[in-house]
Amino acid sequence: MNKKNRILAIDQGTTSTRSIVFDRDITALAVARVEFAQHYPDQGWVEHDAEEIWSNVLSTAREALEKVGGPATIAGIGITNQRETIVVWDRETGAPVHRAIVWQDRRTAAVCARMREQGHEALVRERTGLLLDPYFSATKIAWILDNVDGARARAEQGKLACGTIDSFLLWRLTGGRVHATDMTNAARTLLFNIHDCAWDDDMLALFNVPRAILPDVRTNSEIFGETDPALFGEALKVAGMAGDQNAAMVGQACFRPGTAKATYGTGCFALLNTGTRPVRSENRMLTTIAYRIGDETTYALEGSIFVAGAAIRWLRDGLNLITHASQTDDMATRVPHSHGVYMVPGFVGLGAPHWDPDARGLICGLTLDATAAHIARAALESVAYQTLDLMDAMREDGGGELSALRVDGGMSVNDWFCQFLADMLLTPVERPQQVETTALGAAFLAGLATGVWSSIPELEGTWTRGHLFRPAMDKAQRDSMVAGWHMAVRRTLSASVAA
Ligand SMILES: Nc1ncnc2c1ncn2[C@@H]1O[C@H](COP(=O)(O)OP(=O)(O)O)[C@@H](O)[C@H]1O
Ligand SMILES: O=P(O)(O)OC[C@H](O)CO
Repeated sequence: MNKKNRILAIDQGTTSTRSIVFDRDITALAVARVEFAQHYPDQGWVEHDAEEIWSNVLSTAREALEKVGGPATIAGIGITNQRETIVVWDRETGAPVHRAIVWQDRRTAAVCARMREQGHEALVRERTGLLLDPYFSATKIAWILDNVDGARARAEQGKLACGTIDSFLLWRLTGGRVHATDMTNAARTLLFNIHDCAWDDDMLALFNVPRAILPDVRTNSEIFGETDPALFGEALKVAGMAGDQNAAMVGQACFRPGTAKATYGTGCFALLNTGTRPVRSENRMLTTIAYRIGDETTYALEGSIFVAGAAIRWLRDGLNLITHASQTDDMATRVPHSHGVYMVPGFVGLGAPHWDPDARGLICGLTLDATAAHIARAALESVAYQTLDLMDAMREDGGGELSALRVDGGMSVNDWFCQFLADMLLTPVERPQQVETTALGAAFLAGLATGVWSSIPELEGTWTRGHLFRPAMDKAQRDSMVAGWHMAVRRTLSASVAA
């Protein structure tokens, strides 16, 4: 029997890094997790220290491997990561030239607005499936090249490398031998043509990004390279990589057209599988690559909400209203209704379907008898309402009626939230037994390339429902709550988007 039948999955998220060893039966045999620092150097700016991320990846991977008795049973490594966040580093020393600019960062909002005014959005949408928003990587890359002394010249001479977090980690894991990324991450940069599945020269010129700094682009499930043997005691194959939302799609076994999942971490990202055909949205959803396995590219419609769990984190760290995110479940249960209190968590602007980088957060409907519990409940509710807006947009785009929405991510353990979500969507919400779907998806991709699993139907067979939440709220009550939400959202939009 093959001894190497386990996968080490590295899940590098926005607020934490996890390393998990999965067995063939998808049991998580070992988990190591660490949170890391968020840097906010200016209003709307968000940065991460790529060295800290690297050191957390190493320490958690080593800890997880140690828990399973070392690397002897590991067939391969799967990497999954927060998408769009960009690192530029020196090819010679491997040192980042600037802190990573995180997907939530709004510093390039004015650049995007100018490009929109100049009429570039139509071509950008056609080639990349995305919109002109500071969320995506291209304007962040240009910002680093133009704001770090000498960076642009060094980039043009081929002395610098650039990539999303997957690419940076792969480079470090392989001892600087492999500079590559996968199609799902590439598809979030604004530089990648999602039809040809290649970097797009027109986009490179438009965003002023030299080709020399970009990684090679591979499929999601193949051997990317081998780790430096000094890191884990033996060379391990990196055999799968995907952006975290795309990995969650794989981990949730959303392989068939018409299946969808929503992942509730820092933000919430809902992806609907549209099969081998990219669907163009009329409602400002994104068209993106769900995953590419072998020769077949599967596409998705995506709705991106920038603040989901981050609103709960803000209740804890910004307002000191709670000491642990899980308290919100009890607090929301304690109050019979929201009391007309709404929170619109536009802390970093609003994503889909509004795409308003200048929108800001709001709590409204307060009266003297409103309590902390009402505010906590409004925060949870806001995430469900935002999901509803995405699902409505996708339905209008021809996504059809969902039979169920599969949920995962840190916030999905909150039962009150999942029930409220089902009530608002009027659609059953399914939470799988294995909720670490992001890491599991990365493991599946690496496991397919190394023979741990043999086929997509085999992976589909591993999905087991943990909990089903059925819509139960009175329809009239639900409709009036949704109407109140839409009124609150209108109050947060900036003049240009509201017009
Ligand atoms: N029981 C809970 N109820 C509501 N939110 C929660 C709960 N547990 C965790 N969260 C939120 O989930 C987020 C963490 O989820 P995670 O999937 O680890 O995020 P990420 O991958 O973005 O770092 C945090 O923002 C936290 O506030
Ligand atoms: O870290 P998460 O789970 O919030 O995911 C971040 C997304 O990939 C950003 O697009």
